[in-house]
Amino acid sequence: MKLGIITGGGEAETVTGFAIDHRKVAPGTVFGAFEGARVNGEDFIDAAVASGAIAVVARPGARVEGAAHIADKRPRERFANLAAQFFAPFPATNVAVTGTNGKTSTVEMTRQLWRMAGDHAASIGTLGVNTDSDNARTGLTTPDVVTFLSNVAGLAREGVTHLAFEASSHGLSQYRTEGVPVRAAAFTNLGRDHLDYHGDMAAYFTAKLRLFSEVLSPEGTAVVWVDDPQSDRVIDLARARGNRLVSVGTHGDTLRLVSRDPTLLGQGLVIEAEGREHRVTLPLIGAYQAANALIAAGLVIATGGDVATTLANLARLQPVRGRLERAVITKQGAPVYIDYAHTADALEAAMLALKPHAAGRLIVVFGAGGDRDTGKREPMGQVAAQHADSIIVTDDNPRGENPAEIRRMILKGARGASEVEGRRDAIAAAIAEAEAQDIVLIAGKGHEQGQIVGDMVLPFDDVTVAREVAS
Ligand SMILES: CC(=O)N[C@H]1[C@@H](OP(=O)(O)OP(=O)(O)OC[C@H]2O[C@@H](n3ccc(=O)[nH]c3=O)[C@H](O)[C@@H]2O)O[C@H](CO)[C@@H](O)[C@@H]1O[C@H](C)C(=O)N[C@@H](C)C(=O)N[C@H](CCC(=O)O)C(=O)O
Ligand SMILES: Nc1ncnc2c1ncn2[C@@H]1O[C@H](COP(=O)(O)OP(=O)(O)OP(=O)(O)O)[C@@H](O)[C@H]1O
Ligand SMILES: N[C@H](CCC[C@H](N)C(=O)O)C(=O)O
Ligand SMILES: [Mg+2]
Repeated sequence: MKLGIITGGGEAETVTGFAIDHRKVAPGTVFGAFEGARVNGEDFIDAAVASGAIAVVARPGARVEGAAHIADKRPRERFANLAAQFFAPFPATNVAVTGTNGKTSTVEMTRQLWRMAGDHAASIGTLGVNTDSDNARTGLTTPDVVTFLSNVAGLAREGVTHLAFEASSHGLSQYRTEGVPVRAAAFTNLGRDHLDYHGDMAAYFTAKLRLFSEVLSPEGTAVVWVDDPQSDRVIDLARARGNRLVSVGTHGDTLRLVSRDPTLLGQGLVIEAEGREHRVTLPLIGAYQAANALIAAGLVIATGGDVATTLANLARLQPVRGRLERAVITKQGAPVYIDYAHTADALEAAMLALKPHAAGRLIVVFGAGGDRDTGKREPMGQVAAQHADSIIVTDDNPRGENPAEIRRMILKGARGASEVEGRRDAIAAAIAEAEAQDIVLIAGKGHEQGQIVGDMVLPFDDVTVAREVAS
């Protein structure tokens, strides 16, 4: 790729790469200098040029000396589109999922359904970059734009033709995925999260809606879970733009969930599609997992999958790591589940999934992440108090905050809860308390392999800890 093509100028220099962190600039790099939440990337322009940057994508007002200034009012978007030209080609079929809860589950299920249909598929999200044979963690749900585009291109080189990725609200507002054409985009639901970053619910929702107003290809399809109170906004947007609509849910037109009957290890679903009823046994429990599975089916159908085959394949879905994952059965006979619920809505969904399976009590252990939306803590406490029979409030990832203060904010909502400092001790207390007919839910960290305390990441895995303390 020649710089002349990028700047429209005469003298063409060869571009060797793209970077948004000045420490990753090498000779020939195009540097993206963006105003961030923590620091201003424009402060590193001189350092980037000193390291060999040949062009800087930045606001028109930014000062660039010694390199071409590619000025744009939306520098992140411009940078992503240029970088996409450099990294392309990408897989032919890309779909994106947004929503407060269910993104990871949905992209993972979409990947599985494509694979069952014989396609070479991958997913990118909270669980990292996943293919049939490989997993690589990126540390973020939607990786930074350079990591994302280079990974997507790498997948294409490996022969991946179908990619499902998570579009987090941070990712959308920072243009982390721009430049990869999106054939179908899904909306799962909207609940409270990340208001530390977005400020209020309106701004948070607007960030998510950008997936439908700008990122989804004009000829692409919107896949919408219609049972969410906010889904009409997404549908209106899709209609206004002329996108095709795949509506899914108990009032869905494309995939209508007619009934859902919990069984011991899963649930029987009746789904109406193309004018006939399809019966499937989904090997996963909980209404929320049925919702995600149907949205995934919607994405596969939206990108050319056969309806009957796709729905039949739901019966072969494998569980998603850390989402209602059964870690162990205690000596007393109580199953212990790990779930990634870290919002009030998710905690409610996880408890409602388990309740029909508990002849005895539902015991819940959870905390909340530090340096994240503080306003979700009390509602998480309230929803636990509403549905659980016994609550232990403990620590999640405290990060830079005082864990006792985080617990106090949750406990304000969780009347009658007990408090146990230290996640291992809390899990041990819950397991010790559980009797034969009870169920234990350990929520908030799911698949995570570490606990972030201050600047340190201490090894911690809820599944392993539950097994250790139960033995
Ligand atoms: C709040 C947030 O989204 N932060 C991310 C974001 O920061 P930002 O653009 O605001 O960056 P900043 O740190 O203020 O720096 C501004 C710019 O200067 C650059 N810089 C900075 C320092 C330096 O020495 N040199 C330099 O060039 C940075 O690369 C950046 O481009 O860009 C950084 C570089 O890509 C990310 O590492 C960083 O993620 C932090 C670590 C993070 O914790 N993010 C979380 C909140 C996040 O993104 N979560 C979402 C949602 C999770 C979910 O619900 O699923 C996710 O998608 O993972
Ligand atoms: N469709 C849904 N409706 C309500 N709650 C859900 C739904 N899907 C998942 N959840 C809850 O949210 C948790 C996280 O699910 P998942 O990881 O799929 O979501 P996510 O949107 O990727 O989350 P993150 O924002 O961390 O990336 C689950 O463990 C479950 O408790
Ligand atoms: N992607 C989410 C994950 C939260 C997981 C929870 N364990 C926490 O640390 O808050 C976030 O970064 O807010
Ligand atoms: Mg996720």
